[in-house]
Amino acid sequence: MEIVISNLVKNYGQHRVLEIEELKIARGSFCGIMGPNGAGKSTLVKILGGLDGVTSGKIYYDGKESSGDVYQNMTVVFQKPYLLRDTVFYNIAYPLMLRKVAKKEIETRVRQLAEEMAMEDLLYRKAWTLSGGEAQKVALARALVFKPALLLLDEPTANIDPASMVVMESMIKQANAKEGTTILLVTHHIHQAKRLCGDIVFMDKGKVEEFGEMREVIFSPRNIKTKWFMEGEIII
Ligand SMILES: Nc1ncnc2c1ncn2[C@@H]1O[C@H](COP(=O)(O)OP(=O)(O)OP(=O)(O)O)[C@@H](O)[C@H]1O
Repeated sequence: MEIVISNLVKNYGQHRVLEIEELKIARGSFCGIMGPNGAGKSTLVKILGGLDGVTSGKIYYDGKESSGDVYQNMTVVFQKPYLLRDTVFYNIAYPLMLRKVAKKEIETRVRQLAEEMAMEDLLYRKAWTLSGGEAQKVALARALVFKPALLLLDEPTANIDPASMVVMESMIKQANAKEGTTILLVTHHIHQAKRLCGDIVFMDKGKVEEFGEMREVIFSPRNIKTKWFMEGEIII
């Protein structure tokens, strides 16, 4: 799904937290959103996901303004996921149930995804008994199961152990490469951005300071000067 942001402003009371004149995310891209605490990354993700409103400005998804149809085709995964008070199976199946997918097909898709994500043993656990990392895996499975056109990820692997991180990153990568899902990933980890992202939006104080191919952003004069991506000098 292509996203075009035009003259977006978001204020919380007197506080302006976002001001983005123009930003275009191409369909099928895998774009990292990086920048200091309080830069407005999560606010942007919430607005794009329809979970918060704008003060002014427009967002176009594949050329259309937001509508029920558009929101049906996207999903947001947060660092602290909100799971339904039911089993893990039910949580993962839920988006398919909403979309009236046949019961048998739901069963097949949930089991297959659980197997790919090495979480079959969690399927009949109650969601509220899961650890933080397990809950994040379930939230990602619930997002991937309906093959969204747009996947918004806000630090989705923050509490994840290294083995699960490999699985989750590979699933996310696969959604982008095989299904053509457009992905926006908020991350503080340059190593993760390097593994996954083609482009980076670098935000600061509510504005997009840089946008482009990952290497260009990391090695931009501004970021070298501020040593923002110092870690990047080692790994690239
Ligand atoms: N509901 C709210 N009411 C008032 N201010 C808010 C609200 N949500 C966020 N803010 C403010 O908006 C600014 C941007 O917050 P946001 O969470 O988008 O930043 P972020 O870049 O995601 O930060 P972090 O890296 O710490 O997660 C911050 O100054 C924050 O305090």
